[in-house]
Amino acid sequence: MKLAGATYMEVQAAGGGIIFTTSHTKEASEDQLLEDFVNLSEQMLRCGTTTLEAKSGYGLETETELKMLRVLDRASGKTPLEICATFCGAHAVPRGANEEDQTKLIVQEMIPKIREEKNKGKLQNLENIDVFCEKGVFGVESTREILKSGQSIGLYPNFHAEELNYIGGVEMGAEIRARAMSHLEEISDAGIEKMAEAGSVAVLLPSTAFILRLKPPPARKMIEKGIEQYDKKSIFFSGVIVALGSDFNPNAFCLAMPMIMHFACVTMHLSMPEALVAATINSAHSLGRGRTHGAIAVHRQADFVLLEANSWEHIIYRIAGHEAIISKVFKKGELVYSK
Ligand SMILES: N=CN[C@@H](CCC(=O)O)C(=O)O
Repeated sequence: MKLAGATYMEVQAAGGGIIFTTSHTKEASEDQLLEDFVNLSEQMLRCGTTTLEAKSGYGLETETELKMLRVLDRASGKTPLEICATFCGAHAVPRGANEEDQTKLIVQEMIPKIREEKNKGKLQNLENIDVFCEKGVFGVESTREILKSGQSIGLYPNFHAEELNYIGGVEMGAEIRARAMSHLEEISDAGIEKMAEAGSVAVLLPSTAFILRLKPPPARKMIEKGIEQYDKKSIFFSGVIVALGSDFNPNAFCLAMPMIMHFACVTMHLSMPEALVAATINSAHSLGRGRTHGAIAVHRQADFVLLEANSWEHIIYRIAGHEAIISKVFKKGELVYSK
């Protein structure tokens, strides 16, 4: 349907997309999901990823959402990758429910249950909360309510905003000091300003914009906001912190960050150094790890890749050719992959 021109929401309305994945996730056992997750994360590792953020969001009811979060928790230790989990019970409104009911279910049942589990010492890698803040899914006020409820139990907002339509999600996210917002294809100029002021990280997802044939988000405007302010001699001169994500999901099946950096350079006009910074230290910052991960320096984790190439730019330049040049991957100084 997508290739024939159907929009993301049309696919979902026809029973595909998140709704389809949710029904299969419900049927799958926890062990089966864990095995799949570990296999997929091994593939990411071979592409040079050492830390990943992964979401629930294909349960949409309490037990399956918790099952997904338990899978992510159990996966820590089963793979060398560091996993930072995100609760996304507000990924879609299931058939037969409405936005109001689903918001109530999340705030009154799912989040208290998560708090209970965390108090028992479980779900230790769960750090963030996400909402698909979008026209026809969760509006700005429901999103605010869900994110604030997550914040009240110590989760950091890191949510989908202005992907398909502008609805003012970014302005709200900046108000509640969201740690990160993703997608942002339809962000407004005012939203860019607010994100820069709030220090919220923009997580851009080039494979998703590509596969859905969306116009790319205004990455240059985000980055150059800081330069413009600096030139005006403004006291405050930060641009938006731009990070990159693979957004691996059934809609955009891409596990390779080198490919994502390539797309970001071509479709979003990032320079190669900007793409590298976005995929490493800025991505680390979007997960609260900006001081410990994402760069090679004293007092940081030694997470890095060794390349067999004439210059580092080849990791971006060679379209889908990264497997030939990533010769070793290290996590916390230990060799975790060798070609
Ligand atoms: N836009 C909503 N959520 C996901 C896609 C999930 C899916 O289609 O399975 C995203 O971040 O791209």
